[in-house]
Amino acid sequence: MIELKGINKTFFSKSGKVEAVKNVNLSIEKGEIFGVIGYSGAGKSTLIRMLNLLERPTDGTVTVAGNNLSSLNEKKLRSARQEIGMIFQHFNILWSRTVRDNIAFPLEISGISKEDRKKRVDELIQLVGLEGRENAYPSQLSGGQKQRVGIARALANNPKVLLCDEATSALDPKTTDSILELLTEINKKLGLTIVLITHEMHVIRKICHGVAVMENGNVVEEGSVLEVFHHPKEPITKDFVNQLSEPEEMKESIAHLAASNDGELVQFTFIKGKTGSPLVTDLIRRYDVEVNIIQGKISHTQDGPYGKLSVFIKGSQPVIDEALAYVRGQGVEAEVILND
Ligand SMILES: Nc1ncnc2c1ncn2[C@@H]1O[C@H](COP(=O)(O)OP(=O)(O)OP(=O)(O)O)[C@@H](O)[C@H]1O
Repeated sequence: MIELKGINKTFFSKSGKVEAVKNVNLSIEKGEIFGVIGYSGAGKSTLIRMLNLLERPTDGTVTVAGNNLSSLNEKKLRSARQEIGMIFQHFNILWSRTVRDNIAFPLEISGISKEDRKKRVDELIQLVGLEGRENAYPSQLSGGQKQRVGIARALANNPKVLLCDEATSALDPKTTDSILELLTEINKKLGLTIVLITHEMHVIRKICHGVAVMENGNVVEEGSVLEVFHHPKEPITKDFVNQLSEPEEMKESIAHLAASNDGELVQFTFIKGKTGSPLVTDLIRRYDVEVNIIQGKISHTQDGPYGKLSVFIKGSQPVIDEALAYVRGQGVEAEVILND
């Protein structure tokens, strides 16, 4: 659905030349929710803005729904852009118009008749869950409701692709989750391809199928969310993945417990279907070991569960080795982090 080939973007400003995006090649499938994650200044906004040519690449081609956008004249580009909706961190809605009139706005521009507009706006209001708020003004809406208006507007002309530029960054965690759930629902219901940029791994974990990690203008790592979570290669990716599984207080409590426990500290990593507790029960039953659970967290991704469990295992070394071989034989990774 989306193909980026050899994309570079260089800005020339008073303070000099900035290579914001460097030689990016990406392929995003139809119906996929694809996330781009990176810290501030990594080049994410510039990259997503090139997907609808709000920003023109210095080099390379952008193909969306079969259209090579970089080769189109302004008129053809305008019609190709109808296939691409976009939502923003600060909602981009019209403050002097009601919810209904905000959503109708892109339909007016496309020359849709009044009667058809009303029908379409009603459908969209229902789709994004804004029933009862049709006549409210943006200033009377919560942040989550404003973003729902943004989403309805972006979907008004039935695009094939929805671009989300930090769409949940201005929202509190609970509202963030409700907007992410709405995006997942829309993706499933409409088969819409969604590309989002974020600096929060939680967003990637919760709704994306695929992810690209950006650093200094480069895509440094890319793959399915489970694969990248399971085997992060680059230091920056490891940092992002650890944000989810190892909050600071957990690290401290492990250090504290390590000082007062003997045995081997082992981290089990579960992926796709396997979960922690049956395995621990199994270990205690089969082997003469003591297993002391330190911390565990199972997260759910779009493609299945992913989780880590840290345990102290006490016993004789040969039995521990045998027990760990058994764990690995169950398709669970077992990494010895510390032994006394
Ligand atoms: N119009 C512009 N002119 C000059 N430099 C720019 C312009 N737009 C972006 N840049 C620079 O390009 C680099 C990448 O910026 P970009 O906004 O794409 O990063 P980002 O990952 O989206 O970060 P943030 O989340 O802070 O927006 C930065 O160094 C930024 O200063």
